[in-house]
Amino acid sequence: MRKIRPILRAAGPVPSLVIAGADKGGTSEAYAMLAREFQVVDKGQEEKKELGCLYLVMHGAQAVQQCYLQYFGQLQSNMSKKVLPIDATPNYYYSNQFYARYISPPKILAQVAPSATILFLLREPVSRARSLYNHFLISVTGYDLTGTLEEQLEEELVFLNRSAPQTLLNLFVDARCVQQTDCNMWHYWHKLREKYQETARNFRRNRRKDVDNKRIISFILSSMYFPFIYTWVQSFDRVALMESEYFFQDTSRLWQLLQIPRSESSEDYRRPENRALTYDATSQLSDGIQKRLKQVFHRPNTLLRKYLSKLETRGFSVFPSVGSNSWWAAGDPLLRPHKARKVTVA
Ligand SMILES: Nc1ncnc2c1ncn2[C@@H]1O[C@H](COP(=O)(O)OS(=O)(=O)O)[C@@H](OP(=O)(O)O)[C@H]1O
Repeated sequence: MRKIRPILRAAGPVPSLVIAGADKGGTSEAYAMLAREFQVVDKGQEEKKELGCLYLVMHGAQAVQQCYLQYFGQLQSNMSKKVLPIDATPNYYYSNQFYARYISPPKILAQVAPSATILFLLREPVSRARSLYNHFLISVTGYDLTGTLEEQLEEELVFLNRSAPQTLLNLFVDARCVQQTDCNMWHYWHKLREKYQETARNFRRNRRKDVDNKRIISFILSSMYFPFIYTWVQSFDRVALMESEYFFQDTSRLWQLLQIPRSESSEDYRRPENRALTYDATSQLSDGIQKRLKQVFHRPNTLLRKYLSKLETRGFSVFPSVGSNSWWAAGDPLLRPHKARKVTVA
């Protein structure tokens, strides 16, 4: 495993650790653990998990750097905790709204913080989709979420099965890229995303009138992790990846992954309050769609596994190892159809 400890202190007021994904992968808990242990922003600043500075990527590297200055500009002072500047914005890896096709955000971030360690907590795609849907339904505005999760996923599946998007999808999850280092998957992600927005909007407009200004979330495409991880690895050589389920089982594995020694108080952090104790009826999935989703994710998950084992041999931190018992391992026990959790009917 590549030595990422000590996580290099970045030269200048930029993050040393970026938690770039995945949203709903357990990133708040990871951040809470680290923020208990380290001084993560300037002392005068209120702790903030998601700095969002990379969302300024369209304005260039300088704008991103300038944004970090306000959080980390005074971080050098002698404080009791050790310093670890962190930006934990978990949809950096794909962002639905702030990025463009022609600029790769990791490339810009690498200009600003070349020695940063990038952490990914990757959750089994269908669980992630359900958690994300539930989260947006309850607490995020500005997105068009009318309909159940199953209806939204059906819509995305119809889109992905059409011939033109399928060609794009094949390029997006192109198996040859596992052996190459120069594929531009970022480009295809954006083409797909733009096409999906347009198609879904037209589809919904035929049924309702109030969709125009609202954004549409892609639940399936953004859970096809392989092309995104690939794009980040193109720009950073300090990348650590952990399967979320493995993290959930025992959160102290984070210290091992990042090769940071545990302190006595490492369990003493405040647990984030973003756990869905139940999902309501709109987030339940039928067996039929779960089977189809399993098929849709088969290829991207296989590519992810192949790619992760390649990264492992190159010395990247990958937990658990792809040979062991996990959804990104060959046995895939966690990819069996989901049993519906307890339902609270709204
Ligand atoms: N230790 C542990 N055990 C089990 N589950 C855990 C744990 N830590 C985080 N979680 C689950 O992770 C989901 C929240 O992920 P994030 O913090 O990344 O969400 S966010 O993107 O920042 O909003 C959220 O999932 P859902 O409850 O399914 O929505 C949390 O419950």
